[in-house]
Amino acid sequence: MSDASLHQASTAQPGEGGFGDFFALLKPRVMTLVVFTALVGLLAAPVALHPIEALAAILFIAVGGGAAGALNMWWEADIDAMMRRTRKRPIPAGRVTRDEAFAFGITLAAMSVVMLWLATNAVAAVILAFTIFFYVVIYTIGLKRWTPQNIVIGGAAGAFPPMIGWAAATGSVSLESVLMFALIFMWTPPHFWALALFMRGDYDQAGVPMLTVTHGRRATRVHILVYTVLLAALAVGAAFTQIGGPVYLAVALVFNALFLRDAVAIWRRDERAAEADDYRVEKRAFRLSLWYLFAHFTAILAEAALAGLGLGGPGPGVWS
Ligand code: HEM
Ligand SMILES: CC(C)=CCC/C(C)=C/CC/C(C)=C/COP(=O)(O)OP(=O)(O)O
Repeated sequence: MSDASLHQASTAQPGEGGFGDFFALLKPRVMTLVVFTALVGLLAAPVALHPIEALAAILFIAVGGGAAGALNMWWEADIDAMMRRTRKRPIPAGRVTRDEAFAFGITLAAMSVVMLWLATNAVAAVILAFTIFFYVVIYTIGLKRWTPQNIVIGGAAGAFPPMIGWAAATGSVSLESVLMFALIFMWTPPHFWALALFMRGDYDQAGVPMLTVTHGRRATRVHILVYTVLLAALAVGAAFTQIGGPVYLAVALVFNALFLRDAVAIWRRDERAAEADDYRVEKRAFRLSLWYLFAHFTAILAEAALAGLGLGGPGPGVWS
């Protein structure tokens, strides 16, 4: 689609969008990992919810996350229209109006919080509400267009879901859920900056002050390495806490070694070499980041299951 036709198409008429367009507003692919980490938080908690309650909790967390995605797209329609990766989204493509996206997002957001409260408890609902607020108001509206620290601070939004899951089961916040939060918080910058490197001019064109734009691509490569080292220390160190154990340790050692290998490779490359092989290493690191988080949270779940069976796992009493 040419820029001219895209601009023309962006004047959508209300009621044009179909089910698929509204579903796309929920950012379903990104939300899979959000929902998975919330599920692990919920299942790893020492209090078992009734399966129907657990299902409801996960559904409402997913709806809340999706609502936040829709509100993000409502606010960012102008940026999305300028970037190759995002210009086919429902609003810039002219299939959903901004007003529709706002109404859809705000309704789902309110509904998800109220329903999570009714299905579980106030603590979980308040953290969900805060997470939506953080992603939409603090990150999307407040930080993203103004500071290259947007990802580092804004990443906190994506780190809350396991805490919501844990709170849904226990009604409280605990060291375990804070550790899960910390893991995602430290993981987000390398996850995103790897992508920013191979998206090349996208953020430049849209005027978004990502690190690649404000401090350059070499600085971004250094930042990826520094954050990956910090992440590895945290992730491996967590093996010796309540969420860890031997299974988790094995997974953490393997995935952190792989992620560090990629971070070092990214750091060593100059732009010409990266461009020559179409950012193969950066793309590999981004894909690995998704498996990395999935593997760590699967291991946390495995440790909780083993502890439940009395076979080891979390808790200094068993593991140390
Ligand atoms: C501020 C924090 C974050 C930023 C800026 C960010 C950015 C991005 C971007 C731009 C993409 C490409 C998505 C697309 O084009 O649709 C992506 C992909 C993805 N992100 Fe993140 N991300 C963040 C945090 C997270 C978190 C916390 C999770 C999950 C726990 C996550 C999970 C994913 C997944 C699963 C994909 C792959 C989606 C696909 O298959 O295309 N991200 N991320
Ligand atoms: C439960 C709940 C409310 C969860 C929210 C989870 C959350 C904040 C995930 C963040 C992941 C995400 C879509 C980042 C995209 O950044 P971006 O919006 O800058 O990316 P874009 O350029 O693709 O729009």
